[in-house]
Amino acid sequence: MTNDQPAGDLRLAELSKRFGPATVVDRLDLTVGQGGFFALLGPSGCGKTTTLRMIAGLEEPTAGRVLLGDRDISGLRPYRRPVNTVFQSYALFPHLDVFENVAFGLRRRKVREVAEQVRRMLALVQLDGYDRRRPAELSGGQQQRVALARALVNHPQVLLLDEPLGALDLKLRRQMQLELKRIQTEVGLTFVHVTHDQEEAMTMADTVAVMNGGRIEQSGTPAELYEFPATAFVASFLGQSNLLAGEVTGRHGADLLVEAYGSRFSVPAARSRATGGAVHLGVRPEKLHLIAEGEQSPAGTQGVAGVISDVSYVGVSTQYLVRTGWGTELAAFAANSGTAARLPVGAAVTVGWRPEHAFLLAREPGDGDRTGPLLDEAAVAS
Ligand SMILES: Nc1ncnc2c1ncn2[C@@H]1O[C@H](COP(=O)(O)OP(=O)(O)OP(=O)(O)O)[C@@H](O)[C@H]1O
Repeated sequence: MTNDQPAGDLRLAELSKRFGPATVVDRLDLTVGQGGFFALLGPSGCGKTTTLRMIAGLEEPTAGRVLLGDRDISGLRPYRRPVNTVFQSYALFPHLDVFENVAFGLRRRKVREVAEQVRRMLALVQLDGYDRRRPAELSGGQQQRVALARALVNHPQVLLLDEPLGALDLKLRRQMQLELKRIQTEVGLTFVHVTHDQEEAMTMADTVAVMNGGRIEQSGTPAELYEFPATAFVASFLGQSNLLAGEVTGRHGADLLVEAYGSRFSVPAARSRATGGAVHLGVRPEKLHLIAEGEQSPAGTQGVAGVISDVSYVGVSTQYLVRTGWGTELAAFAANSGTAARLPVGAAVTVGWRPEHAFLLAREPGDGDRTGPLLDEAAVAS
């Protein structure tokens, strides 16, 4: 449905969905700012698509509401909502050419100036000159653009994208990510993009919500989520983290003191999600410095001793695993600046970091270290 009045924010209020005994979306509260590019990120089966389908009206919520600005649209039929969806499968009509695929919704609504609007949309998605081709005569990326043009031509207030790039190969996917971002900026609509690919979410969206088991674990800008994750799940789903099991033992000025590995570390209280007790001390691999034996530790760093157990050269950086005396493996990434010599497997090192680069998360007692290259199981499953 076309709607020319200002959209306002999209709000999900206590939105829940149960299928039989299973609660797949659990009291979701979420606000998507008008004109924002919002990504719902999470592993397979966490409830992303079900959430999107409730926004579109394709699935009825068990409880809760969907609001657009001041309007409660929960009770509206899908075609009455100012919302359009782009699916991973594109869902193009195979017997219609590109022009007619894009024109379809306009013709149904008996809109005038169909040709002009379709051509404008095809120009926007950079498909001028393709109007008379059938979907089968297009590449996957081009089909995706047609699907996008077909959704945008209806002037929705919110565009929902359900893993729209999932069927494309990696290179094309990266290209389309930038393209989608450009288009979103140009049309200024609210985009809600569902993906299990953290890099995709971070590249494209200005706000990312990380979903796990039907609930939102954290939402914020990509940098907020990456720099200061709220939970161990977020820390390991967005990039890689070393999470050391420790206990808060006290406070010194603006720092919390944490005991882990038999040593005491400082972490600024402002970088803590926990007030005391059992914690995970987290540090991103690229924030760790390897200090070779005999080298002076940079001022202000703290660290643990270990031995390099693996070295991988990956172009932009070298990725090390360091086995500590406690049997834990820490991941440390060093940028390949061209001057730093690579350290060999077996070298004794100190793994050091600056206190302000660490963060603290509340930890269930009994939950141990989560370190090294292993992603969270849920992330692997996706
Ligand atoms: N119609 C249905 N009936 C019963 N269970 C369903 C139905 N639709 C989804 N589910 C279940 O709800 C859970 C969430 O599914 P959903 O498709 O929302 O997850 P998702 O995060 O989008 O996963 P993916 O990334 O694999 O698409 C899954 O366990 C799924 O099997």
